[in-house]
Amino acid sequence: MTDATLIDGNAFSAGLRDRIRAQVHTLRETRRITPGLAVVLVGEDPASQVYVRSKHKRTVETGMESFVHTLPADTPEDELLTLIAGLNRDPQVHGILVQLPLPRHIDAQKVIEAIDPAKDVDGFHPVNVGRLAAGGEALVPCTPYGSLLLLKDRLGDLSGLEAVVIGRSNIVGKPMAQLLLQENCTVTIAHSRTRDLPAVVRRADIVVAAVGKPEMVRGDWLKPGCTVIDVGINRVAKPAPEEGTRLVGDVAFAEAVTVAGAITPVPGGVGPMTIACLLRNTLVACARQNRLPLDAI
Ligand SMILES: Nc1nc(=O)c2c([nH]1)NC[C@@H]1CN(c3ccc(C(=O)N[C@@H](CCC(=O)O)C(=O)O)cc3)C=[N+]21
Repeated sequence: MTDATLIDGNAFSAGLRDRIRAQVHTLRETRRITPGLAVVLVGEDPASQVYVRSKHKRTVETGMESFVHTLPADTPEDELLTLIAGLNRDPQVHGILVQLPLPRHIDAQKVIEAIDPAKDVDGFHPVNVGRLAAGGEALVPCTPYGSLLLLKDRLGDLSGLEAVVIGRSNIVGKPMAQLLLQENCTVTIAHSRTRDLPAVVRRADIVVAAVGKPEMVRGDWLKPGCTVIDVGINRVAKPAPEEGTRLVGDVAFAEAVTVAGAITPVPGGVGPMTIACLLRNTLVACARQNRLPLDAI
């Protein structure tokens, strides 16, 4: 059998960013409005710094305003809440993202709930979680939304397909399941207590792996021809005698590629889609805040 098709998240996200850039341009020319994204980073986690830099770069490239707030690791919670209150009021800021994880002395849920739901471009506020579940005008979490765009591009109509989401986080697993349900998939959410996970995964036409365990999903768990979305980004040591680290997903790629019909690589799969969808959410939030219609993007 031939190897799986690689789902190119770099290429797809570049196209999405082009469409967003064109709409940002139109907004500026016709309405004198520039969408603005505020990103708040607390502490010096090197991985978070890399993500925040690349979000800033992509935001500016798309013609939007980027406001990056870097706070020391020992910032008191109330100071962070005061900053968010200011961003909520700032008419130049249409989207607010507080980079997670936060230092332990800060209650992340309290911080998420302090963000104006209309500016919550991560889609983590309970109002947006509820609207997604009930089918309203939600801002949808970026990684699941980006994953869904890749699935629809590959498969078209998802109705009736068996989807297994591995992982039940608020950030990926739960919203991913909601989106697949909205697309009329038969959805199973599997997790650490699931009995006989390989047997559950073997039923799936669509497998979304979002557990954070390097190469956990093996090739022989997959139904031949299925579509695999690998959300994991795990930095692991290279095999000896090589030195340094490499990125691997939650799926054993070399095995899976011989069984699946299509699969996202890591890197170059879901990761770049996450950032493109963040820009999309910022544009959507800006349009809604200004009561402007938006072409489908
Ligand atoms: N409030 C909040 N919202 C987030 O969306 C959020 C967050 N906190 N905390 C951290 C995670 C992680 N995240 C990624 C975004 C892009 C890539 C990405 O573009 N990855 C590339 C490059 C990876 C690399 O080379 O390091 C790829 O997969 O090809 C990865 C990870 C967003 N996060």
